[in-house]
Amino acid sequence: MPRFAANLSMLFTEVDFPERFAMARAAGFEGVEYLFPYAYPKERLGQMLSDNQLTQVLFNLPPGNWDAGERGIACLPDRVEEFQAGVDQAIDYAKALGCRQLNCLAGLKPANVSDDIAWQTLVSNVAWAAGRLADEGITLCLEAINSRVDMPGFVLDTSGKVLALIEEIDADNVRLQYDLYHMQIMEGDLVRSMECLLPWIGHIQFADNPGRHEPGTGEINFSNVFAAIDAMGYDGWVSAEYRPTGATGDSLGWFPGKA
Ligand SMILES: O=C(O)[C@@H](O)C(=O)CO
Ligand SMILES: [Mg+2]
Repeated sequence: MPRFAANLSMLFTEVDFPERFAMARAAGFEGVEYLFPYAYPKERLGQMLSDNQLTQVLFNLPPGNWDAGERGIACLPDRVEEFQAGVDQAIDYAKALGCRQLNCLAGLKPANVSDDIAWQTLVSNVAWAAGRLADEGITLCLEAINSRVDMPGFVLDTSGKVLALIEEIDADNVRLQYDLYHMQIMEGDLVRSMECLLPWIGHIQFADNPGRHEPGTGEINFSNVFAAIDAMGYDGWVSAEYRPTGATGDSLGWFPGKA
């Protein structure tokens, strides 16, 4: 089976964030991810990881003002300085937490910015970040996020757009974050797509669709998909990023490491 990780921004939310690490470990996970670490001192997060023998699999670059609806600033021409400062902050946390992959949220395109300017800003920011991360041996992932249900206006909403960006930047440490939930909404044909995209995939996440809940609540055949991920030779992490319909513990029927 794939190497499964737990997304602590969505799983185990029945307890406060610091307590989710122990819950994940008790359930059998060896890796965790979450949206953002920045509200906590890196030393405290490092302690929670080591106390529970957990690997920090991934987190996101600072996204701008998340609570105000921003979903990344990498495509915003008037926020380049802030983007670069965010990359440096993320590197600081990643080094402290031993995290080898960061996700860059491309952002929502403002109405007063042209497609071309947003794209050129994104290319230039990602190229700059890739250079900084390469110096630290860190991979930069770019996630394709659905623009139909969750993030209308998100600049990178298909795997094709992420691939075009990766090709334009041409750096070994820039990879696609393939989230099965978003890709089911936007593209479908999940197994065949992952087989084709495999050389560029750096990280995988999943939830069922519709609803973004645990496997078995929607239309994706997860036992087939997980078997195919193994068969195609993907050896990275596969993170559970879904909202459990009930208690998290009751949603883990898909997880072979369940205690
Ligand atoms: O799929 C998602 O929503 C996340 O992976 C993310 O990082 C941004 O919300
Ligand atoms: Mg995701």
